[in-house]
Amino acid sequence: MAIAEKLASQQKSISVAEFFEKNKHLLGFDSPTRGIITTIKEAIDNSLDACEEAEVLPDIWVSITKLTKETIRIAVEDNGPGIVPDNVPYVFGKLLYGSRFHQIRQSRGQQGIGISAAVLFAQLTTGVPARVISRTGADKPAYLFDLMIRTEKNEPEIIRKEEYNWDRTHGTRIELEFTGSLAAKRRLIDYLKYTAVVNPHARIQADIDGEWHSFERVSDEIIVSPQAIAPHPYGIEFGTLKRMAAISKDNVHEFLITGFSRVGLKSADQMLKIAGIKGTRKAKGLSSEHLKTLLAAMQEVDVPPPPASLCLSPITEEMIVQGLEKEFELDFVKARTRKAQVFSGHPFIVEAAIGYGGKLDQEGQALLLRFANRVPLLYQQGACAVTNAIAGINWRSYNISQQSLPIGPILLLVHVASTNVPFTSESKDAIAAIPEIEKEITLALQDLGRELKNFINKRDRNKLAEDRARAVCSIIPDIATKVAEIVELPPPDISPIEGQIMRRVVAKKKTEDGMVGVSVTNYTRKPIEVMVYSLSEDNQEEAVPKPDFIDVIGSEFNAVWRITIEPESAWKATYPGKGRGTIDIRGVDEKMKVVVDLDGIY
Ligand SMILES: Nc1ncnc2c1ncn2[C@@H]1O[C@H](COP(=O)(O)OP(=O)(O)OP(=O)(O)O)[C@@H](O)[C@H]1O
Repeated sequence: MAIAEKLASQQKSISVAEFFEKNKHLLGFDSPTRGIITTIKEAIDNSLDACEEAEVLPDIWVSITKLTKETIRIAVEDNGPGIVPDNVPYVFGKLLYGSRFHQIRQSRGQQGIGISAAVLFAQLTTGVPARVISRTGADKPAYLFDLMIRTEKNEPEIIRKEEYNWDRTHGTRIELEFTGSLAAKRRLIDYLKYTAVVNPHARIQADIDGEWHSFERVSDEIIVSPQAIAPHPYGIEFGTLKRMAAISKDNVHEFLITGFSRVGLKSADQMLKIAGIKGTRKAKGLSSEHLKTLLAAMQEVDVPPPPASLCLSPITEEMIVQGLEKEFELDFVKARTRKAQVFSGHPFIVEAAIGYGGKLDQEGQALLLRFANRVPLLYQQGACAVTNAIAGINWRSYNISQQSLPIGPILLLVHVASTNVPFTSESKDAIAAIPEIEKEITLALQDLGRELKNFINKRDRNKLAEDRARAVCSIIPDIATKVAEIVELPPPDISPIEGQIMRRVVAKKKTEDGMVGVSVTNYTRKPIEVMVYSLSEDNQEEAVPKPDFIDVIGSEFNAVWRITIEPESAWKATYPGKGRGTIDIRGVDEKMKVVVDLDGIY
């Protein structure tokens, strides 16, 4: 047989499921350990996307159970809008099936592969079908499905479908069984923690083989899903233009205005004039030559950038700071949200934050948190535009040591939000080196680097002043005792003097004739807020009376008072010294030191 005929007998189409079964590393399922993280990531991404689309605050529950030495069951459940029963088999049992691929807007999922690839990976390792429970509303029944993928056809196979008595009124639950281990538990917990940082509106609770991890939401503000926009004339490619024109019913003038974002009457006129095409012609009838001329003309006319405020959803500076403060204890944290920019017609926004000090590792390399469309990127750090940009900054000019990446107790967060994040591969691990994106990352971090430098300088100056003050204070008691001896008087109370020198807050308690007096003096230069916690042991009203000039935050017996004390002045309260209890005084700002000259019991 001639070789061509022999080859012809072997040539046949390959289903996408077969392709990815063989090339699972392309989707982030290279090893069982990584496969488990990728599965959870895909399921949580979908849950967060779906909750945003339904405008509900996400409540996500993750469970990982070790069934045997080698098998693990993963379940992810959400309170999203649910999936209509007819579509459930396709969502989970067919690769390249999804709602986001054709939309130009920021979303975590893009390709319609993620969760079905996890189903494929599970059936490949254990052969156990995926179990899905979903419900779309209180007036609709929930359905339970057991599903597999017919790999050679890339079609779902329904093993079981039945109504299910579910206490949730809406939401989706997916359960998958894998062969694998929990070796990457630490990385998994990090993934959940980082997801919580950039999704401050989400509550994520996880039971990792009996170990409970809870990530509370810090914001009750529902994130509204960004809106889809039309393609921008600057990013469009010839094939797409041809496809759009072929299905258009409009004339070319209307086609340009309705089909593309930011093209108005005037810019459409200009484009047609440059291309030498009459606006009244039907777009559908344009030849390939005409379309090529039109495409070139579209690039020449000034068109404003795509409407980023509609299609992108940045986290915002305030929310990034809150998210970081909740999950990391830091001495300094600042965030920047840059203005929207465009690369190849796709709008994008870079957000960045720097955290410093606290419990961060003092010695090692900076902790790098990379995010794309609010999803943490955990792998391929070295191949990412974010890492490139960070390594390209001269951190020494901000008094930070550097060995390619900065060194020291420093955390760098970078979030790239775009309608089309340019990932280096389908596994969505790293952002490609797009110069426009790298430039924005650099500018955001340089700006924050300057703020960090100011903070470190100020902290060092304060430390020097405090060391000096402490040295002076250490000799004051001796001086006071000596002077008292000389003038033959009792040694004076030196705590106010100490307070003045140290520029601190001093709290004191004194007892006179059965009365208890508490005073807090602010020797700093700024107004300060302090919390006074008064705990009564026997719940007698007299034990903890409420001074009427301050607001009681807690109950009357176990009261918490929040008070503001102006600079160089004092807050005082006197109580009848009956009953037993404790008084504890702390600065509202946890870093503010309150010197408590108080034995605490009255
Ligand atoms: N928990 C869920 N609730 C509601 N809809 C869901 C849920 N999970 C998936 N879907 C729907 O199923 C589709 C396919 O999901 P899948 O994870 O395969 O792809 P994707 O998220 O669109 O893209 P990617 O491959 O980039 O993850 C989604 O586009 C969405 O419409």
